[in-house]
Amino acid sequence: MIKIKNLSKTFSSGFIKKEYVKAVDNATFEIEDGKIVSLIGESGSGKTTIGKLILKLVKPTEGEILYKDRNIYDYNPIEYYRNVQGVFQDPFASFNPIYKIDNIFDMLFNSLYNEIPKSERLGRIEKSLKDVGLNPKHIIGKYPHQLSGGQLQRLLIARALILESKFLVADEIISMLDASTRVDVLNILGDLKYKNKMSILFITHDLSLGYYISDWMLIMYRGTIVEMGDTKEIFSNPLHPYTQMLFDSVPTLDKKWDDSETSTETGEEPPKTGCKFAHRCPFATDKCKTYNMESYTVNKNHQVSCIKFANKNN
Ligand SMILES: Nc1ncnc2c1ncn2[C@@H]1O[C@H](COP(=O)(O)OP(=O)(O)OP(=O)(O)O)[C@@H](O)[C@H]1O
Repeated sequence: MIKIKNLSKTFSSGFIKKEYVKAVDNATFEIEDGKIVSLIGESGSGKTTIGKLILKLVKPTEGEILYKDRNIYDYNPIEYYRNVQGVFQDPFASFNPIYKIDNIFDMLFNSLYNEIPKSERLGRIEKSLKDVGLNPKHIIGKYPHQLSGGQLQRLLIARALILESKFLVADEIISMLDASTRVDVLNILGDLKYKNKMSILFITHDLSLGYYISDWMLIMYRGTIVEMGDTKEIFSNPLHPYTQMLFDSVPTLDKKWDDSETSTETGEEPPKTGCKFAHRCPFATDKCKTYNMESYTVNKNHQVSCIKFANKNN
């Protein structure tokens, strides 16, 4: 459904002394129909930028994104946004507070499905609200500030259902919700996959959420996808030293912090050439200084960008 090919995005800032950040660096991956793919990495690794690139909120510096085998910039905006929608971390910031929910949905129809007559709109809104576990009577006629974060997040998902979207970018959508509401919203995503055959890019920094919901995983470090594969395969056999570090750093219920615990983030800039993770990697060797982070196939369900795996199956 979505194909990302050699995608890069460099941001520049500053007037006199320009600074450049390569937020996404040569990413290549696919999201198949009806699959949930989680994109996992620490803060600043480029996850949101990938989501924004897919949603055409920022333009690629290099590479391309195909939706149904057509470059996303070849679609007109109405056609594209009927099919591809996004839900973001802060549901309060996603709604205009001066409009009631029904006005907000009406404006959505006006901009993306104007041909649907007013008489049919309410029925479509009510069905979508029920599909995300909301009672239309408790929602219609309310302002966004009269609803909880969990209700607003469900409303944003309902938006995609109203449009009958086929692809959803879900960017940290449950990080502001309490634990039980989180599971409810995750289960709604699972339902969308099964009942509506929706494909979802689920962006998170939390490995356990990625495991719970996704079929496939992308692990991102400083703009590069360092490992990807079937979720169960990655969990049973994480290969990249960064992925292994992520697994080791998940706090568990039976573990308490003690003073032997230290942060693995050194704050140092990564090396200018070679592997970006080398300065944090316990296995780094001289060869890592010249490695260009190409991806190696471990098996059909697993790829890794680490020189340790060069020539193993290639
Ligand atoms: N508009 C922008 N202008 C300049 N730099 C930007 C811009 N947007 C993002 N960046 C930089 O790009 C890098 C990746 O940012 P991004 O928001 O994609 O990371 P992230 O993995 O989603 O982080 P988080 O989990 O904290 O949201 C960061 O270094 C960020 O500072």
